[in-house]
Amino acid sequence: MSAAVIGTGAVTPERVADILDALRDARPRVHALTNTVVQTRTADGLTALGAVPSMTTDPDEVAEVAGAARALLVNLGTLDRDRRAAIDVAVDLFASSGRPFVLDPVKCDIAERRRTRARALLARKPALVRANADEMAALGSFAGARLETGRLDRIADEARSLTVANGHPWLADVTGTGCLSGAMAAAFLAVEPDAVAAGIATAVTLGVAAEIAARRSAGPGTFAVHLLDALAGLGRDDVLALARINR
Ligand SMILES: Nc1ncnc2c1ncn2[C@@H]1O[C@H](COP(=O)(O)OP(=O)(O)O)[C@@H](O)[C@H]1O
Ligand SMILES: Cc1ncsc1CCOP(=O)(O)O
Ligand SMILES: [Mg+2]
Repeated sequence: MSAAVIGTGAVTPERVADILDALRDARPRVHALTNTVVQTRTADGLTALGAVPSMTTDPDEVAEVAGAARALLVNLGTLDRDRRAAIDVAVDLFASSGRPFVLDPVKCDIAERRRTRARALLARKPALVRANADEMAALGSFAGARLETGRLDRIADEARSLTVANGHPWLADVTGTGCLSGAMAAAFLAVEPDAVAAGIATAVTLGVAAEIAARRSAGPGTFAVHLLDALAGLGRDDVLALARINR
């Protein structure tokens, strides 16, 4: 499989392996403002990858807790009043300090208030937007980097457009793997300023871990458990052997 050389740098499997090593060395804290459905999967997934999650959505303490995190996830699922308030506080902090946040505009294709809020958040310049194809289409055009997940993951900015072909259909049968990918992207952005490289690292590591997990699994239930094991055990050699990054 060919590695891509476009724009500001080659995002090769070696580079992905280096970014994964950097994450494990740094163990960055990532604040994940995410929906009630996927919180445990997100926290466990971040921990298995090598990051340290924090997750409070209390508007009264989010400034203190998120304030010292190195990256932020803003996921618009189960968007209740507290979550909306916490998002405003945390995004102000991150935008004013130049730290990266990832926007995951969950179901903005079917909920108008989320679409409006997602577009307002795009104006705050997220480092990366993670969404499925329907959500990405509903956002319309915007500047900056994107990770569109699906059977093929598509990572792009104004200068580069790549696909990652790793993964397994069971990923789509386990609730919250898409939401986890947004959190993983935030973790990679804590150590990698190139958002396209961070997006590719996300798609490759989740996809390769899924391929390894699927070999050990009987169906989506056991797969969900093995996915955590595979993320925790993922090494450079797995990335170098299995990454499928294409232009
Ligand atoms: N048919 C598929 N084959 C392999 N991987 C898939 C498939 N569909 C989705 N994925 C993977 O599942 C994860 C969640 O993506 P997706 O289903 O697009 O998110 P969402 O839950 O937000 O719709 C991603 O890692 C993506 O690559
Ligand atoms: C990730 C996910 N998958 C099914 S529900 C859900 C959480 C978001 O819930 P909603 O968008 O319906 O508030
Ligand atoms: Mg995939």
